[in-house]
Formats: sequence, C-alpha cells, structure tokens
Amino acid sequence: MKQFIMKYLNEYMTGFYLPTLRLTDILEIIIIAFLLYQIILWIKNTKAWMLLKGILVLGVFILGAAIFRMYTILWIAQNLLPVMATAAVIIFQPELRRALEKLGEKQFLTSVVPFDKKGRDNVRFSETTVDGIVEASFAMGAVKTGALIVVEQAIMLSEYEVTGIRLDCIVSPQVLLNIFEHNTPLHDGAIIIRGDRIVSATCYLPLSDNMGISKELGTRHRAAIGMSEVSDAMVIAVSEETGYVSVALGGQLVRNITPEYLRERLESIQNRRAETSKWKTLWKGRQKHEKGAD
Ligand SMILES: Nc1ncnc2c1ncn2[C@@H]1O[C@H](COP(=O)(O)OP(=O)(O)OP(=O)(O)O)[C@@H](O)[C@H]1O
Repeated sequence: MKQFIMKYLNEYMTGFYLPTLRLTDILEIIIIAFLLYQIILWIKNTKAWMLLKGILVLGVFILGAAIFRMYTILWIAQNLLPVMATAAVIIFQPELRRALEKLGEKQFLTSVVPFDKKGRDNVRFSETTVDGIVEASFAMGAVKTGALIVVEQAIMLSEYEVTGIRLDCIVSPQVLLNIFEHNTPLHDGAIIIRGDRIVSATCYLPLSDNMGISKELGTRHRAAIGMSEVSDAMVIAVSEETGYVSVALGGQLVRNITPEYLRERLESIQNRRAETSKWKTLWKGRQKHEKGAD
C-alpha cells in the first residue's frame, strides 16, 4: 500500500512546480494589477475603447489567416503593423497626452506620495467664488440664459484662454450674469475662471466627439464635455433651452443638478484636503444625480 501511494505521488506530483513567493512578488502583482486597472479605466473613458475593439477584430482576422495559412494576408499584416502602431500614436495623441498629464498632476502624485503637505492645504479659490458661481448659474438657469463656465484646476488652460477676450476681474454673481446676458459682446462662448478671477470670456472650447452623447444635447454641452476630456477642468453649462444646470468633469456630464450638488462639486476641487474627505459623499451624490438625469 505504502509503495502504491509513493508510486502515485511520484507519478502525479513531480509535474507540479510551486515557486517560492517573495514579498516583492506580491508587491509586483499589486502594482501590475493597479496599472492594468488604470489602463482599462483610461481605455473605457476615451476613444481608445474604439481602438481596442478595432484591434480585437483585426486580431481575430489575422488569427483566421494564420489558421488557414493565408500567407499573403499574414505578410501584409506583418508589414503594416509598425505603420499602424505609429498611426495609433498620432490619432490618439490627445488622449495619450492627457493620460501623461494626469500622471504628472500634483493631485495624483500627492494621493500616492503625500510629500506636498503644504500644497494639500492650499485653497484653490475662495468661498465667495463658490457662492458666486452657484448663485449665478441657477439664476441664469431660472431665466434660461445660456452659459458656459470653465473652472481651471491644475492644468493651465492658456491655449483656450487666448481664443477669447482677456479679462481680469473677481468672480461675483453680478459679473457672471452680466457677461452671459443676451446680446452683449461677451455672452458667446465660455469664460475661464482661474482661482478667484475670470481671466477670459468668449473662449472657444474643443468639442467632444464622443458618439455616446445624447442627441438632444447641442454644441454648448458638447464643448463642456470636450473641455473636461482634454483637461482636469470642471465645466458648468447652463442650458438656454431647458434652464438646466449641468457639470462636466473627466469627460462625464451630470445633467440637471441641484445648487447643493454644484456647491459640493466646487468645494471638492476648492480644497485638496476636502476632496479626500468628501469623496464618498460626492460619489453617492453623483450616482443619484446620474440616475435622475437619465
Ligand atoms: N466650442 C464651443 N466653445 C464655446 N462655446 C460654445 C462652443 N460651441 C457652442 N458654444 C456656445 O453654445 C451656444 C450654442 O449652444 P447650442 O444651442 O448649440 O447648444 P446646446 O447644448 O443645445 O445648449 P442649449 O441647451 O443652451 O441650447 C453658442 O452660442 C455658444 O455660446
């Protein structure tokens, strides 16, 4: 019996190989899992999602060609691969730039390595500015005055600032209402807010080419989403048609929000420390509003 067991173990267990697991291996697995998760998130939120689908279709086609030994197709695919890789980098240059910018953002770095303690406590804009933006947005919504307000964060929006008329004035509800008043020279396009000041008006923002955006939304909302796709800015859009106030951040538009929600969102980017503590509340609120908007 003992011999039989030993023979069985010899036969079946020698094929198993159990590598020794070091602490660095576990760390490596965690890092790779985190990076993969971030890449998948990035792919899902950008045009790269379409690219991935295209690559999958192409992969299946090439696999079919390999199985059926279609040598000419395989030769063409092999020679076109470097060209396609270069083309993908050129086509997705804005998305790649955005991903690298995100990596370099202070906010991202400080969330991983909290070396900039002083920076975390810095307040980006004052409570008066928050009040001004919230009050003006909903006052304009009530009378159906269209508006587009870009609140700059870590990424400087100089290239969009120069498309408009330079301003330098403190944010207040009165000024905002005046700027977006119909038939006034500054009402068209977007304004950019940096800190507590409006730095430019009538700015032209990049339009999003996301196919999933609701057809009932026009260029104002498309510009709000587009701006939030290429930068970390928070963009507030007030609809001239419905009076709804919407907010775009990271390529996502939350429509028909309440003053409390807008205040919360502004306060979350106003102070880095508040951002961490309010994350949970905001996320819950956003999900609720997204449901409401649908
Ligand atoms: N790329 C852009 N950059 C900045 N502002 C823009 C841009 N495109 C449109 N706008 C602004 O949006 C206005 C047109 O809005 P439009 O009616 O097409 O959009 P909408 O999303 O349906 O908004 P609304 O609900 O207010 O009608 C323009 O007059 C202009 O002020």
